[in-house]
Amino acid sequence: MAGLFSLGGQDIGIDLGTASVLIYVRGKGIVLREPSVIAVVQGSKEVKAVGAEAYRMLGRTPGNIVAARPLKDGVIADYTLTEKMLKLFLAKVLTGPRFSRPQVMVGVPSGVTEVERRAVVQAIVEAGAKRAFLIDEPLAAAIGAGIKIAEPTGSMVVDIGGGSSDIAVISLGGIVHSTSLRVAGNEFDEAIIRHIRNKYNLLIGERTAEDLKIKIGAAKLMPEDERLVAEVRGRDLITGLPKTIEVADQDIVDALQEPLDKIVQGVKGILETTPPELISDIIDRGILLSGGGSLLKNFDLLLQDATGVPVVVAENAVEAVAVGTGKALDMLHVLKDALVSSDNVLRR
Ligand SMILES: Nc1ncnc2c1ncn2[C@@H]1O[C@H](COP(=O)(O)OP(=O)(O)OP(=O)(O)O)[C@@H](O)[C@H]1O
Repeated sequence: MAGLFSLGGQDIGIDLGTASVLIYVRGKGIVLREPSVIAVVQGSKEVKAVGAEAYRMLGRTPGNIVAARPLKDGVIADYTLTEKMLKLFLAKVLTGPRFSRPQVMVGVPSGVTEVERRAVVQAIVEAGAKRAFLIDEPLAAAIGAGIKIAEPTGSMVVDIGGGSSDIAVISLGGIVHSTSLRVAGNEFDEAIIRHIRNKYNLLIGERTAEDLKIKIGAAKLMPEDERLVAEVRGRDLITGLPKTIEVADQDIVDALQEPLDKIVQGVKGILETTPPELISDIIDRGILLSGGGSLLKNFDLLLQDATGVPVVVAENAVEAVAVGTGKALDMLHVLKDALVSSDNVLRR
């Protein structure tokens, strides 16, 4: 905790994600981007590594050390480990003498419960913040992508992270209508593992599946797309021995059909129940995609075809939530009804 409260009380925004944590400091931009992984000694919970170093240990630790993701589906699965991880990340960005504690704005999926929200606020305050605020991820993504959220004009944001996909219609500084699906990048990886197992009798790991998704994956294939293949290594489920096979982009498209359809149905469901005036604005402005999962090739085209509404991927898709959390600290007056604050949550 030493050196935690510095930078002249500089306020910070955090995208506390299932896959990664991004920290934004006003005037400096994104200062930290690390996988949300922590490695601890079993039993004592003594921290061995955090972030990128702990990520390299996933699936490779000796018996007495566990490398774990303390967040699952965008919410806290292990409170103690989340708090330890946050403290270490905050200590990395806030160095120097201890004199003024920061205000911290954290982006959370719009579907998290009261109890989960309280747990995040508590963890941030325990980690050294003077005040903690929570903002729904799609609202933060919209601010981070440069949408003027305070106007009486409707915007639709679909934020696809690792653990959750948040779909929201925003107007006048708040969320008019939203849903949060626990189907996103991680579920895409699991669908790839299942598909390769069923089709090729080959068991592959999560990191291999993620690699395939990023290198040769797509939501659909267009005639102009170059056809891609990749070599993958895994365990042959029949012989039990290591095996290398070649997988094609079409395999990944097939594998992703089911989880992608769930997201498309989620977007359609929100559009079907959005008031007509706002629908008209959304058609004018297009649906904004953000989050690492939205970088899946041709996902924008798939969603556009399915809804008939133009779709744009935010230029800063991966950073939009983190940037938005930082900027939201300058917009407390506009956002007051949309935020959860530690002043309220911890008093109860
Ligand atoms: N080029 C890419 N193509 C497809 N998927 C990608 C690409 N780059 C990153 N991803 C996926 O994006 C996901 C992580 O996105 P992001 O960092 O926005 O999530 P997060 O904020 O940590 O998660 P959440 O908001 O659900 O808590 C991972 O599943 C990762 O595999």
